Amino acid sequence: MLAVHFGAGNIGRGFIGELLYASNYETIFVDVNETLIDQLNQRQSYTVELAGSGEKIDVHNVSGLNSISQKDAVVDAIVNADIITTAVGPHILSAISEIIAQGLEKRLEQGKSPINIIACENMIGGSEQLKAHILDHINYQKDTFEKNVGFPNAAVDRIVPDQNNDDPLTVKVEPYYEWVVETSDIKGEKPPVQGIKYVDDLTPFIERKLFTVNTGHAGAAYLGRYYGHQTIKQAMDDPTIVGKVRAALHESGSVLIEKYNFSKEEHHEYIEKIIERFLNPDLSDEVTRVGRAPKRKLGSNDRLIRPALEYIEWVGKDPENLSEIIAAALLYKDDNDDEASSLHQSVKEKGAIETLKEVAELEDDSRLVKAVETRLNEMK
Ligand SMILES: NC(=O)c1ccc[n+]([C@@H]2O[C@H](COP(=O)([O-])OP(=O)(O)OC[C@H]3O[C@@H](n4cnc5c(N)ncnc54)[C@H](O)[C@@H]3O)[C@@H](O)[C@H]2O)c1
Ligand SMILES: O=P(O)(O)OC[C@@H](O)[C@@H](O)[C@H](O)[C@H](O)CO
Repeated sequence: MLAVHFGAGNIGRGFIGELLYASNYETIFVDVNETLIDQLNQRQSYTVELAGSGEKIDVHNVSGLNSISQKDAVVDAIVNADIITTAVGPHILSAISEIIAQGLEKRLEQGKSPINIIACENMIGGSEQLKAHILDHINYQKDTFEKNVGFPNAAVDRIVPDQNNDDPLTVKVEPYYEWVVETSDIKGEKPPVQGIKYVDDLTPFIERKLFTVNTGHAGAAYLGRYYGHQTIKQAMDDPTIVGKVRAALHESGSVLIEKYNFSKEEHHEYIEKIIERFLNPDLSDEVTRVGRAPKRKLGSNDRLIRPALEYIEWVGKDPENLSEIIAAALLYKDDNDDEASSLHQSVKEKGAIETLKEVAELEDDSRLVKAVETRLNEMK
């Protein structure tokens, strides 16, 4: 079986690639990073190392293609693929959509069997969004496309920090992982990937993951930066920060428990397990990786604003801790991150509150805007 995976980065090699190999797929990684592509082609294997135990898993049957300079080969790979996956980042989905559309059209013309495309990105409705971008480039009969190409949404969870190894392909990951895929939009057979948990409705799973793991992570990163820490572990070792992150997760958690009828006890255990994962002494994860792209993270449907708004709606109180994390996100600086630089520039020119309203699409009279303003006044 052949898998075409877009994005040979941390989660691509450290999670998706490992499970595809374990499930007997040959994987072609499509990327733009020439070093990674050359190394994959020369060695056709790489190593995943589990933090803590040091266990090494060798992943074989891999190769690389460049999505810009090897377009024809990427199209052919898509024609012959049994599954397509992505882990490129939400902002890159539109950039890879045209080439995927070309490959899919060629498949449809040749009458190939149905295929599923799974976007493994930290966002709600990632595969659906990729589908919308791809449809912009599809000229072939839309009904044939609909019948033969599935875009099941997914939630993926494994902490894979930026790597600092001598070997550019080796990737050190936490042992924990979860990959949940929604069955409703699958075309043909469910892809036989070991480790995927198939569910009828992804909503509770993606919201639980994004509004706990990623909300807490963002809290550790933005408060961590505000209090002068370098890594997530250092931030979470700071009693002030861990207390605020836990309290924020109880805010987002109270909505999740209510909305999805989760057991309170189990959800509180889930929160504690996640805090433990952030404190993993065997992983070094920079606050700049976890805090990357702060404008995306301040989006209306993302890990901070959405749970804060829902807390106001469901609980009827100000989300004090989520508001403080949002305030810290507005004060976040990283000159090496384009979104962070543009956010900082906007805060300098228009002020933090105007910037928040614009980035998070909030109205002047929003209760959340007022709550964040109160926290900002305390923090400056
Ligand atoms: N790292 C994690 O802990 C983790 C966990 C769960 C989900 N995710 C999600 O996975 C996605 C990728 O994150 P990551 O941490 O692996 O990032 P990353 O930067 O390590 O990997 C992204 C890869 O995409 C490649 N890329 C960029 N533009 C491309 C293009 N036009 N065509 C093909 N490849 C291109 C980059 O060169 C890079 O190798 C994100 O959506 C992230 O939220 C990450
Ligand atoms: O990938 P992002 O930028 O959406 O978020 C940064 C981290 O929170 C994220 O990559 C986590 O490590 C991951 O979601 C854990 O499963």
